[in-house]
Amino acid sequence: MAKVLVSDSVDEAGIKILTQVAQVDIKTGLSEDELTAIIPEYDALMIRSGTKVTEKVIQAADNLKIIGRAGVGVDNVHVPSATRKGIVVVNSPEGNTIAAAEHALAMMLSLSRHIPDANQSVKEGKWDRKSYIGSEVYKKTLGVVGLGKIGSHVAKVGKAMGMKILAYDPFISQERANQLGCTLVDLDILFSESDYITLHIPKTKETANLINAQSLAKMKPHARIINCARGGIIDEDALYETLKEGKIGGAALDVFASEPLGESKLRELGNNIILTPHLGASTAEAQVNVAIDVAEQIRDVLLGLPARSAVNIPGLSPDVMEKLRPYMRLAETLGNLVGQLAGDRVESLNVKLQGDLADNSSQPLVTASLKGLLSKALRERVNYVNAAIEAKERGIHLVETRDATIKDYSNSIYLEAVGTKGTHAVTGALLNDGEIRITSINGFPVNVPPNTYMLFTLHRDVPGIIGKIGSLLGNFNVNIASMQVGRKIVRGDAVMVLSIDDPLPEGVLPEILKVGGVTDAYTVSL
Ligand SMILES: NC(=O)c1ccc[n+]([C@@H]2O[C@H](COP(=O)([O-])OP(=O)(O)OC[C@H]3O[C@@H](n4cnc5c(N)ncnc54)[C@H](O)[C@@H]3O)[C@@H](O)[C@H]2O)c1
Ligand SMILES: O=C(O)[C@H](O)COP(=O)(O)O
Repeated sequence: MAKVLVSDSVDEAGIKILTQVAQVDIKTGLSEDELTAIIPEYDALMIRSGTKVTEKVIQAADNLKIIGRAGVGVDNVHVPSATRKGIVVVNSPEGNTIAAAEHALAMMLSLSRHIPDANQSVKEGKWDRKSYIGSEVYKKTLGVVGLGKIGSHVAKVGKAMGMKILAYDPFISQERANQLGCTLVDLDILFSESDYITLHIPKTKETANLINAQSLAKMKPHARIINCARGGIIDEDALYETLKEGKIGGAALDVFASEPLGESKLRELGNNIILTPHLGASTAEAQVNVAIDVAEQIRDVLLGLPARSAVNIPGLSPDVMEKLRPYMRLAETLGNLVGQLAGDRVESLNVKLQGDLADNSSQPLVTASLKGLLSKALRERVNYVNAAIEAKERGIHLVETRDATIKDYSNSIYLEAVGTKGTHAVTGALLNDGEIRITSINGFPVNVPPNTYMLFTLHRDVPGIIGKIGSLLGNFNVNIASMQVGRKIVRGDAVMVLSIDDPLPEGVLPEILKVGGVTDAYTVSL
């Protein structure tokens, strides 16, 4: 039975799903060394933001197939190492959107009405109404940095509260901004015109320290900034100085450059800062959503099915996935076949997607072809996650072409590879019942199903050759399951495809090559 390690606290609803297919161990609070020591036992790892899945952990994760992040951000996972090792990384892109958006809005209202401090003062026995005069958000300007899932919800609610919404997001269309009732502006305008600024962007090279001494200096003296996105987007030292000197109105932070927040000058500040311990996703509803979403994906991957929200393989909608699944098998089989025909050190692969497959949603078929091509060398080490990287690292030049006009079969895949045995090309299609057919070899039309053991000969189409090869195989006790000849012109060049019941014994291929008229012969196993 597969083994899943759950190393952060996740909702029971997710654990229930995992236990249907795996033995589930829950071990939270592990150090990097402790996790590295036990990870080789596990097929899947389920985490939140607490577990740091470092390169070192991934190096040791020899059986790991999937890392499931019960939440959005995967910045605590070394995704390039996971990809390199063929480990799929999934998340729950939408499960905690509302929770995070509502936390940002709660922060905004808490800042404007001093709720945390007023609460504290009442609990201390005081009845101080003068110190906590607030301000309304109505008719104020809210600057939303990042108009993705969370930013959009914040913008909508802000709008409903009567706020004017400015937004900065270089990857969002004007049309989307219009739909949300936001005015797209550049960052400087957002900084200088907003009364509240809320961050909803990932932490990337571009966004690290986006809020720094210079940007803070551009803000209104009463402006308040909220970060419920990621630590490190705000320079905490610069924020501390700015707040200490009273140059902006306040800040509310849910996330920090280093978590858990250790010694920090931010803790020394007074009522102009609100700090929460990364609670954006911590609602009962969000935790059920993300746990179910990610546990289902772990279950599916352990059962050999694709994941719907993988961050390191292209995501596909369920209907596209349904259409492509049988063709993935076809592409892999053809990749495996052409790779064996082309020999070692394959230097290029041309993948041509034909007929109805010639649209962009068929991209995974290219990956499947590469996976098939590399499977001889890498066996189960190659998968849909790392096939493209492995091919690139081996210097395999990939050419992708599409031709919707080729309709010999309504959908077909053509692969051409160049290796130590020269240039070879195969085409394949699916029959109505989903059965795979190899429909051409090196340009010769055939119609054969793939078989575990196959023999291909290239020969002159002259009488007697087929008989001679048949008798030769008989002499070596090789049983032929099926045989087909493909040729373009009578008595020209031809290809013979034989399905045989067992691997071709040593020494048979050189004998076949000695038969007069045979120009080449190959044995493959699919
Ligand atoms: N505090 C929490 O507990 C919590 C919970 C959920 C999500 N988050 C974090 O919130 C952030 C937003 O999440 P989301 O689900 O809305 O993501 P999303 O991908 O839907 O939206 C992010 C938006 O940021 C934009 N963006 C990217 N780079 C940008 C840049 N340089 N400048 C401006 N905009 C840029 C993108 O175009 C996108 O629209 C993420 O960092 C996520 O990890 C935090
Ligand atoms: O990216 C996320 O989903 C949030 O930061 C939530 O993190 P958490 O699962 O550790 O609460």
